[in-house]
Amino acid sequence: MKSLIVSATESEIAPFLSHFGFKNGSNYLNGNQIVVLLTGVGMVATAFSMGRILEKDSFDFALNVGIAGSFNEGLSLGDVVHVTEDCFSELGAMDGASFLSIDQLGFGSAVMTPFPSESLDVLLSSEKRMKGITVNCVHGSDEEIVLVKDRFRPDIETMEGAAFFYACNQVGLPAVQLRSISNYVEKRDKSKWNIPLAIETINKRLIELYTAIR
Ligand SMILES: O=C(O)c1cccc(C(=O)CC[C@H]2O[C@@H](n3cnc4c(=O)[nH]cnc43)[C@H](O)[C@@H]2O)c1
Repeated sequence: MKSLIVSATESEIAPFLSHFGFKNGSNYLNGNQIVVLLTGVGMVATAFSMGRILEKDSFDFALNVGIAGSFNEGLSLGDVVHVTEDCFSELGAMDGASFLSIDQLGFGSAVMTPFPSESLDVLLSSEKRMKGITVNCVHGSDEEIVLVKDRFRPDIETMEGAAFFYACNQVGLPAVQLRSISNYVEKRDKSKWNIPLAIETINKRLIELYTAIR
């Protein structure tokens, strides 16, 4: 089995890397090859890094891990969620006060649904399945949050997820996105974020998954 683990920053997967003694790049565990790809934050960095690696290499599945903001008040900080659908929520045009999606403009689809991964999906039955949006600019004003919730009904928000799914879908690669909640999407107040807790829980789950994969 050969898998690709994609994270925006090293700090988001540092405990997983040190647990198995992995580094950025190619690693081995129980005869399986695990390639770690640190992309940098955001859709452009993710798309470029994914395009570059997928042009020369192939994998059984790809896994995008990291932290996320939650719109869903039923989620607690530190909860790990399985993002089964993501969306380029900013891609489109404003028509006065109305937003026209890329779909409505006739240029493709903003919604990204990954190809399922047979080996990983069976291990993820305990995770809540959630709908994500992917943004260039983290939401931090009440007015914008009301609009985006009404438009897309998202559970969570990241800066990479839809770009990751897009790249995987382009080459038919099964893909999974796992995120842990570091903050609620609300009027910006960084003192309420709990990044250390989110990093702890996502890494604990990642270590469990890679211990279970034989
Ligand atoms: O300090 C800041 O202003 C700040 C803004 C955005 C992200 C960060 C990070 O430290 C994490 C980078 C990483 O986290 C994801 N993330 C986490 N929370 C959110 C959110 O509410 N909305 C969108 N993305 C979020 C994101 O995928 C970044 O790659 C610090």
